[in-house]
Amino acid sequence: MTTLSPATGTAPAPERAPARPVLSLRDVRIADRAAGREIVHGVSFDVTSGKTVGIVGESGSGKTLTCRAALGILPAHFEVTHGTIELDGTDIATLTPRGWTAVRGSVISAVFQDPASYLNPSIRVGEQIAEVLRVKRGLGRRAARAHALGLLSAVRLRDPELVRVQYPHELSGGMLQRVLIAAAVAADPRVLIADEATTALDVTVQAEILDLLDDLRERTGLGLVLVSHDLALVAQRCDEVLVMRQGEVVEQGPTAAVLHRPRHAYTRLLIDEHEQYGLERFRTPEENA
Ligand SMILES: Nc1ncnc2c1ncn2[C@@H]1O[C@H](COP(=O)(O)OP(=O)(O)OP(=O)(O)O)[C@@H](O)[C@H]1O
Repeated sequence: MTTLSPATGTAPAPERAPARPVLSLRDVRIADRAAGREIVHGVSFDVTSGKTVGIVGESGSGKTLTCRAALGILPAHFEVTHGTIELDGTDIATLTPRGWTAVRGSVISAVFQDPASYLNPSIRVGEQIAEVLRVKRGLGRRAARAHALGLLSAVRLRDPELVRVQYPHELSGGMLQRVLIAAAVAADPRVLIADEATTALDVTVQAEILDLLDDLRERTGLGLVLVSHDLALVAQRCDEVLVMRQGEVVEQGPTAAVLHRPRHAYTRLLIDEHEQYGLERFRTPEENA
């Protein structure tokens, strides 16, 4: 029987088909050709608009290589040897260098740890963002400058007029990461990878930056991939989580399910470690019940 929507008295819209993922990995394997060995042994996940997927795991588990594969920036002797990666429906294996130039920044973008190393130390930060806008969105000089200022204020830098004429060395780590986020979202990407982007920041600044990413996600429908070794961070922010260890995804699913019914000993170990300093703080009340 068709139920009526109480607000309008009309039949409700048919249930929507699931949104097409903005990023989709299927059984992706990555090998180090120089060493002649496989490093990542089959990763699959989907990121849809407005959702956050977390990848958690110990150092060297393959989190960054997985992200770099999606961005088409694997280190020289690494290659995807199996599986598919799709960006907004396009198989990245079909992308030419020119195709990648069009896609990077405007479909997929990323921020990493150590933001200073991604900025030119001798160019004012506002100019660097304006440059992204000129190249990626074809804006003229004046429009790019104005838009850069808007982006600096959108990432909640307190005095964007001042920040835009400053050089990277004049900004704190948290401010630099905000500048990097402004540059990363300048061309309106569909998906943003934040790979340990807040690891080097103190806890308060870390939370502010993650709130900022959440806010962007909610306002713009950005899909997010949060890479972290910090399970508490992932528990708090992500809809779905992948737990990686030595190149394997040992556990994957909705965050609450993974936290409450961990099936793998390694996930249980991560949870136990965090419980020592209060993972329950990050669980919603019903999850704690
Ligand atoms: N450029 C590189 N050259 C040689 N080996 C590399 C390179 N990048 C990664 N590796 C190796 O590949 C494996 C996976 O590395 P990856 O950086 O993906 O791990 P990760 O889970 O992101 O770790 P971390 O949390 O420390 O960043 C590791 O054994 C690492 O040593």
